[in-house]
Amino acid sequence: MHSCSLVCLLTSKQPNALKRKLQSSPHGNPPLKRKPKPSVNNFKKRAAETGTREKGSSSKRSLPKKQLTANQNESQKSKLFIKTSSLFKNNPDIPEIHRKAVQQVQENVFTTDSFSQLDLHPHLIATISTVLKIHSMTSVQKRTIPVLLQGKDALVRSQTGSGKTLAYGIPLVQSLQGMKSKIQRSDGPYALVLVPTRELALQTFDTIQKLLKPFTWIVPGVLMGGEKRKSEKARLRKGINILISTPGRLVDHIKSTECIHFRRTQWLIIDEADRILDLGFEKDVTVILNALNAVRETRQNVLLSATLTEGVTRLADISLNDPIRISIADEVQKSLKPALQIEKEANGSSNCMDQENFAVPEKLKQYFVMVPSKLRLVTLAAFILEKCMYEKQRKMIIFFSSCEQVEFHYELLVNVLSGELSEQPKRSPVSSVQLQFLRLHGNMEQEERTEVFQEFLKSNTGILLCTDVAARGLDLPQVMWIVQYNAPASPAEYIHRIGRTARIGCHGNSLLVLAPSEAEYVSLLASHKINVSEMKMEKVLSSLMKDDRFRLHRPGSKKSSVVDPQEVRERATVLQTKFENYVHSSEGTIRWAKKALQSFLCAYTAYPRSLKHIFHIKSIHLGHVAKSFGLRDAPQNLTTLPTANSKKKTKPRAKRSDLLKKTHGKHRLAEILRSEYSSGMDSGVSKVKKRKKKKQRKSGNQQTPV
Ligand SMILES: Nc1ncnc2c1ncn2[C@@H]1O[C@H](COP(=O)(O)OP(=O)(O)OP(=O)(O)O)[C@@H](O)[C@H]1O
Repeated sequence: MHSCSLVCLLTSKQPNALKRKLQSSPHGNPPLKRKPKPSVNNFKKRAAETGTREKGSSSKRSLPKKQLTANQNESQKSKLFIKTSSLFKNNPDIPEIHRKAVQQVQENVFTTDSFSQLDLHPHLIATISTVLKIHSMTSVQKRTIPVLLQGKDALVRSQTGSGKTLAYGIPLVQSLQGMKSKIQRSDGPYALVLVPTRELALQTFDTIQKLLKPFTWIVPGVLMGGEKRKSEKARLRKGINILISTPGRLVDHIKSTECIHFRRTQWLIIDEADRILDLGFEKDVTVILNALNAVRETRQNVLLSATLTEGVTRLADISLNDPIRISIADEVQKSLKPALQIEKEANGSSNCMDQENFAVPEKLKQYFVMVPSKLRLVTLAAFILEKCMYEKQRKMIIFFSSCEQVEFHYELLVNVLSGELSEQPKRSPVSSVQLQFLRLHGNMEQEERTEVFQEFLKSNTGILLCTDVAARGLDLPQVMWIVQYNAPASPAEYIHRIGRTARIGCHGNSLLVLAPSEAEYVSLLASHKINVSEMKMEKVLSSLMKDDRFRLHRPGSKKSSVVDPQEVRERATVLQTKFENYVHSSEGTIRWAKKALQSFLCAYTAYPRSLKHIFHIKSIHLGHVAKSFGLRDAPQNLTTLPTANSKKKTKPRAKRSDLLKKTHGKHRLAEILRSEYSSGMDSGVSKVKKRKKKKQRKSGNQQTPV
């Protein structure tokens, strides 16, 4: 069957679609109305209102039978005029990838050595085993704890989920509890722990608090934004001995809270150090280091990450004093290839951390799927259904490149996958399994962010849609799948995202979604010794055969046990149509889809120059990508979206090249990242205020670099 007519038959909200055609401008745009700019919360409300309105207006039961038939005939006729492009036509070819598997860098996570062989306080050893339920050290703990107990600075690299938090947490608590003059709360911070995100700050606080159980006189505290500044000030005034903070929030307090001081700060720990010393945070770190150095000369410093490289450590060297470099992967390499190592040493290239080859957890299976742009959304939906509904591996994290995309896909998937589909007749064997979607990104209110984080942390099920705000450090048990719907901007970020699964020796899987034009990303990963195997898109889509809710009911169609590729395509089209119907159910939802699409394009232009040959905006087919946002046509006026009174101020339509110029540039990446990791001090403040504040901060930030 021709897919155009196939989709015509499927279109249930036909009158609306027809209206859309009749009302649209010559450019095919929706009519411009003076409407307030939609907010995230309004989106849900409006979608709900639209749903109610539609239900009410299409109440067929109240119409006389004759009129009903006439309406249906009318509706059938109008369906024939709807132009819907085919999902499976005019797609680019999917290139064959022939590539030798590379030898991945591996680390031994566990050792058989117990904590009791370290010179630790017996109460601390007891707490580790009874509260944390941990009995033997991991490799990174075995190597790091003695170094830190000797009072040395350290640079620590070990794979994601290998226990780095305790590697610094245990010696920190051991040293503070044993201080000659007992610590008083009012002494203020003895240790400062910097982490890039609020959720990681909370998680770290939780771990440190557990370690401190027997040492009640040492008070930990967290500053992370989102909370009222006043209450944080009050807690600082009372006294915090181990201060855990995001850099931005700490700088805000250094500048505005009189009682904050670092006179006794003897430890500086920077977790996810490559992220914190990376763009965006650099200035904040400078302010913090200046504040610390101004009052004390000596301090023990520790930098940790799964992706600490020589490039980053050069900057770190300024703040470290003759550090010990600990890299677990390098130790494994050394023991495996002594001859090679000797040769490297002879050539003077054996420095720890000189390679950008990062260790990958042993039990992590990594896949990629190559999907033409038009099919991205249905492929993602089919994958979610396959893993979380049919296979019941129900904890999954999906990464997107912008907050708007997270918000949009969340609403879309909630309404179409767990809303509409779960209301279908009971005949399906899987209809009783509910999909639970959650979302996490930097534009959410802190209260909701914390709630979502805690809910996902404790739950055995759930699909978390998020930005890179969840990529670093979070320890979320039982996550079976990591999906990267948009490829990350660097192999290091890839490592951190996939590192949310297969932690501490567990099994896990990851899937990277790539467009055919992005095929070279696979080689890029291979050049960093990262192995990904191909998962075929057709295989993912074939999971739709498991559920008859996607079956096209046409005369003569028979049930068959063999997977018929044509039927898979039909079912994918049924699902795509459900998405499109939802998106086109109101002007508000269309606007949101366009906004999400625009943010996708923005993020796409922000890939670093070194990756432009893989992710170039010119390789994107706007109409095809639009389909993956449930839009039936390519939007023409993305730059004017979604202003309330754009009709009045109508400008000549921006050309595609203009749009690209506007969104292009390195600073966009910094801006996007910045928004993900912001201090949160300014959450809820208008954009204008934010900009003013930024300017003020810039002009006030005159400290000389350390
Ligand atoms: N010695 C140990 N034995 C068993 N489990 C441990 C041990 N040490 C830590 N863990 C657990 O391992 C998990 C991962 O630890 P942690 O979050 O510190 O990893 P990480 O190396 O910092 O990861 P990332 O690089 O992603 O930040 C936590 O749940 C922690 O409780």
